[in-house]
Amino acid sequence: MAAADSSLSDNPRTFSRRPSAQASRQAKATKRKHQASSEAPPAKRRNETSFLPAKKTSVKETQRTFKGNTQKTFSPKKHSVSPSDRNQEERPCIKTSSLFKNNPDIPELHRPVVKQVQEEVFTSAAFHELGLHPHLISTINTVLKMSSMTSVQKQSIPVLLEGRDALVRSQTGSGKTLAYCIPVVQSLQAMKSKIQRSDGPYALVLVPTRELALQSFDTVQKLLKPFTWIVPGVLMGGEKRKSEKARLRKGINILISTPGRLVDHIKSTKNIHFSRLRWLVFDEADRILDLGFERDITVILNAVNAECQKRQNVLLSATLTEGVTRLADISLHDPVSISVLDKSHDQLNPKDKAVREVCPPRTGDELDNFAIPESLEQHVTVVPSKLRLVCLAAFILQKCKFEKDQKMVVFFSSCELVEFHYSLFLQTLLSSSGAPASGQLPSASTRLKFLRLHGNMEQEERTAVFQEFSHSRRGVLLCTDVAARGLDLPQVTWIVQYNAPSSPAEYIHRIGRTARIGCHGSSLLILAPSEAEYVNSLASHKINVSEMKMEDILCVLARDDCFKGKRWGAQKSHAVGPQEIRERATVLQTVFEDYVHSSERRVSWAKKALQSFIQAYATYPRELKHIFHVRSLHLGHVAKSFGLRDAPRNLSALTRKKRKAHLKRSRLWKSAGFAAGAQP
Ligand SMILES: Nc1ncnc2c1ncn2[C@@H]1O[C@H](COP(=O)(O)OP(=O)(O)OP(=O)(O)O)[C@@H](O)[C@H]1O
Repeated sequence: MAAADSSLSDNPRTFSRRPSAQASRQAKATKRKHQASSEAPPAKRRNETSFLPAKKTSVKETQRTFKGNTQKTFSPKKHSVSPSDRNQEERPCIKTSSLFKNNPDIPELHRPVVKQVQEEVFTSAAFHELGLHPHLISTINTVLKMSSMTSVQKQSIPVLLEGRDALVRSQTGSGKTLAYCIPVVQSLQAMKSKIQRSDGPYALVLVPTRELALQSFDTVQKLLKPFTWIVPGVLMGGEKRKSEKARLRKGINILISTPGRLVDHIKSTKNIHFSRLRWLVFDEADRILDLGFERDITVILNAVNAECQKRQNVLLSATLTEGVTRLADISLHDPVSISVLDKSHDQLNPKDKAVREVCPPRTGDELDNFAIPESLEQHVTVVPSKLRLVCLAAFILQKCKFEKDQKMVVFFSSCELVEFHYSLFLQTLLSSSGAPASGQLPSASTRLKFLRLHGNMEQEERTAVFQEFSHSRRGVLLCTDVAARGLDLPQVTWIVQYNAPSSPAEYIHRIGRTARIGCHGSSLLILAPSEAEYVNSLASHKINVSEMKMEDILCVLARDDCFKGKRWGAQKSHAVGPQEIRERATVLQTVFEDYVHSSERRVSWAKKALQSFIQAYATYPRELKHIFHVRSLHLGHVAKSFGLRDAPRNLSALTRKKRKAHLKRSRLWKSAGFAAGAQP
């Protein structure tokens, strides 16, 4: 790594008014090497108003591929400027060329318009129609402040109160938690011999993440307010085993747990038994399998089955996939399949609104099409790799600085990427206390608030962040898929997917963190030109996205004069044209580059983040490899989106090594009987 660093300037103020000898040599060399870039898409468009240069350049920047053979070489750019030095004299020297030239064309999105599957969220039916205990009804009405049922609740609660097993599928944010919690509480409070704490679990709820465990626990706790003799409890990784053991010893009647931690206790805690279990609930059931929990689930089912045969089993998810039906086969007995129908189906079959059928009724095609909240507006933007970081920052500024009360969740593909962008944005987009530090934008808004959530954080901090963002009216949460499932974060207005998800199901769950329970929300998926075909892949699952132009996102820079270039000094912001926007985008990119290049340590930090991005990129499943393949990445361009001025030299070798290790791990997982892609 050290050798590669030598090509990267450590001086944040490296500044070149004339093209260096090296740069002009580079230009000549690259001119000779002009070839079709692997990022270049088949269909292209040229937009007059585009910020990308209208004239097609014949000069190709060099690219190192991950095959290890250098196809082209990439010239270091030496025209950066620190924002603190951004005085009128220096500004003209900011070159926009590095950012806006030699990018692959943005392909025309041939977006097939598909009819999305839709569900009615609310019904007019009231909870008191269900014959629940009056105290339970009043708790729902007064503590939870709910009066009418959602569609999934109206369909599921009576079925579960009848004592049937069920497989429940309804869109994100439609109230599935209460659809199982209400019947569980109703049935347990009604038990003839009153439940004792020391009886141990009567209900076991398995969820894939710790935050979801806490959230479900909170709901159960509220419902149990009038039934104080029933004790809920949560077990999850990251908590102290000893105190969990003590709580198990005292007794937990409704036990909510992540699978891994429960297996730990099954193996090591004497006081855990399931002889009185009446309910087994798998929330986000498909994800539990995705995460490679299959082995854990087997241990749990064996432990439960050994002690109790007769119980109700419930599986829930917004995305009913083959994984769920496989789990259904082993854990459900004669289940009712509940699905909230789409409107067109309702019209054809008005009497049949609630589908109650015996599993397995579905075809593969049906399983692949997921309902999306009607009030969720989905967007996609195609952005050349070099401009990704600037574009993300501009979008965050646009929404969270210039608009009121915006709450945004940004998804990344790894913990390292979350950490990198979190620290970078904190240090560059935020001015914390008056005088900006080197690399900070002085006019950065106090309205901006960044938080981050990922699996490498200490549990205490994870919980604090989750609570803080939940209760906050605004802010930007940078996270991994740890926040994609089940989390009910109120009033989230925007979901941004900076790295595309690895499956349509994950896409659905990520965007499902907004537009919950009939609220309005929007999402933005950021794709590179070589990834534009992903839009078709989404369409094949009946997911419709509309295009947002990159130019429209970057336009926000016109509103912030700290990005102003010299030539435009006297010009009013509202008159800012495309050239000035390009210049401002370059100022912003320069801020990032200056920060990253202000020390060796930061450069190597950015390289690690880049490496993590490439590793994650290499793990897209086979069916998406034609869209997301490391070979189609332009390393030099991608490096820019990490604030690096140059493509690290020995990254490809390192990455090859890591990929080999990953493949080896995959093979091991497969031979251990896990589905492809199931490894954590
Ligand atoms: N009948 C209701 N009336 C009003 N609000 C409700 C009702 N039922 C649930 N909610 C609220 O709707 C929100 C979403 O519910 P919940 O988290 O259970 O959705 P979900 O279907 O499990 O979503 P996901 O698939 O993302 O896990 C919660 O804030 C919940 O309090």
